Amino acid sequence: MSLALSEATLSLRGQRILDGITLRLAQGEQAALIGPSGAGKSSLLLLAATRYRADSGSVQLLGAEPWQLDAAALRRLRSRIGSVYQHAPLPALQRVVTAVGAGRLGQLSTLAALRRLLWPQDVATIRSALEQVQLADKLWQRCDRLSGGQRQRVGIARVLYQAPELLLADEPVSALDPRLADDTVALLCRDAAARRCTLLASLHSVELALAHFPRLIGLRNGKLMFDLPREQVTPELLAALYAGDTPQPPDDSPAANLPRVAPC
Ligand SMILES: Nc1ncnc2c1ncn2[C@@H]1O[C@H](COP(=O)(O)OP(=O)(O)OP(=O)(O)O)[C@@H](O)[C@H]1O
Repeated sequence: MSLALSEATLSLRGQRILDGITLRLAQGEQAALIGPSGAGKSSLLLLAATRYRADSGSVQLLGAEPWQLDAAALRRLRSRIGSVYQHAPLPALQRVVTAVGAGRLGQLSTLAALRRLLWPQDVATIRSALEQVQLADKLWQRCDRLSGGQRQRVGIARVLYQAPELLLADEPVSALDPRLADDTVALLCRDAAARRCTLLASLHSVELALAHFPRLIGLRNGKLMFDLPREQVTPELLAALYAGDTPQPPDDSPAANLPRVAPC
């Protein structure tokens, strides 16, 4: 298993955020995590990325129990896990070439990593990762001169360059227009499939989730509501998942008859 959570719970500042999550993803599986705002999707991805530690239950990643590892082994494990964030954490003054190259810093010794930060190497491969997100022309641009959508795509290029075994993507296309969002989710799925990388991506768009992922996981109030092949995700399940919230169903999907908020 690439990812195995068993009865995992997480509390932050005294509040229960994730409650008894049991979830398994085999190597190469691709699943979309959906649910209303505040459901706990980001927290679940951060737990899987070892940024948070579960209060109880177990977490296994790429065959290892992260919190049983010593610091060096935990660092090696983390270098095999890639994360895409809604807001890519790119240092303002860093050039894009360096930000993308940072995707592999975890695989290097401290000295080699420092050298890599000062003098970008492997520029051809970095350029090719940027080409895939249509940003090759920004190779030498400073990160603070990028738009929000460009920053998000640089974060995606970074993870393409990293080539992790487990990819955790938190709203990876939230800043992109619909066409680019569709192309970019397709790119992430294609890249993961080509490398047999396991992919778990949270998405606000149910349409994108249904279009690109064979398995959908519904999370609400920190609990799993369903974990099903996309063919079994019914309008009723989606309505219950988003009750009181506003989902984004596809126009031609079975979920299209969900209530929508009237335009202001
Ligand atoms: N660092 C934190 N400290 C305390 N509470 C937090 C923290 N991070 C998140 N939460 C709370 O945890 C709950 C789940 O948040 P989370 O960001 O995981 O949800 P989400 O499903 O990703 O939401 P969204 O779709 O809006 O991004 C929310 O109630 C949020 O307020």
